[in-house]
Amino acid sequence: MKKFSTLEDFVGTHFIYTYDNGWEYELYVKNEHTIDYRIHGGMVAGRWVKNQEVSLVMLTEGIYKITWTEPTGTDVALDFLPNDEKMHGMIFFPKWVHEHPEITVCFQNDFIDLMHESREKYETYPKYLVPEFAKITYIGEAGKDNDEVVAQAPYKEMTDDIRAGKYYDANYKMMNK
Ligand SMILES: C=Cc1ccc(O)cc1
Repeated sequence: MKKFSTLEDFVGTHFIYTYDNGWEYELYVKNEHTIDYRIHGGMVAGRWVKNQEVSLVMLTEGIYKITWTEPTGTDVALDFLPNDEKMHGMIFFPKWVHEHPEITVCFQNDFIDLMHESREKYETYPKYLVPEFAKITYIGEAGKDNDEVVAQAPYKEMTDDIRAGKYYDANYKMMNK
C-alpha cells in the first residue's frame, strides 16, 4: 500500500470510508484547498458536492486535517491517518439539517440559494454533533484537479464498483459516461 509522508502524497487522493455509526462517505482531495465528496450512507445519503473550499494541512508526517464550513451552515473537521487506514470526523450539523436532512440531499452546487435560504429560515441551535472514527475502505490515486472522480450522483452499488475497479479506467476517468 502507498505510504503517505508529505502533503503532496495526500493531495489528489480519493478515499472511501465507513464511519463506526455505519455512514459511508467518499472524499476526493482535489487540490490543496478544494475537495469533492459524495455521501453513500447515513442521515444525508445521496448528497454530493463539488469544489468545496477547505483548509487543508499536514499535522505531522502522514497525518492530515481538512476543515470547512458549508453553505448549509454545517461545519466539518476531518483527520486522516491514511497509513493506518483510519480517519476521524466531527460534523457540526445545524439543528435544521438534523430536522430536515432531505433539503440537503441533492447535488448541492445546483442548490446554493436554497441552502442559504434554509439556513436563515430554520433554526441553527442547538447543533447536532457527530464525532466518529471511520475505517478507510478504498484509497485511489486520482491525481490533482480530476473532474471525473466525483461527476455523477451516488447510486447503490457505486462504492462496491469503485473498490472492484469497475468505475475508473487506468487514467482515472469514468468508464461508463
Ligand atoms: C458534511 C460533509 C462531510 C463530508 C465528509 C465527511 O467525512 C463528513 C462530512
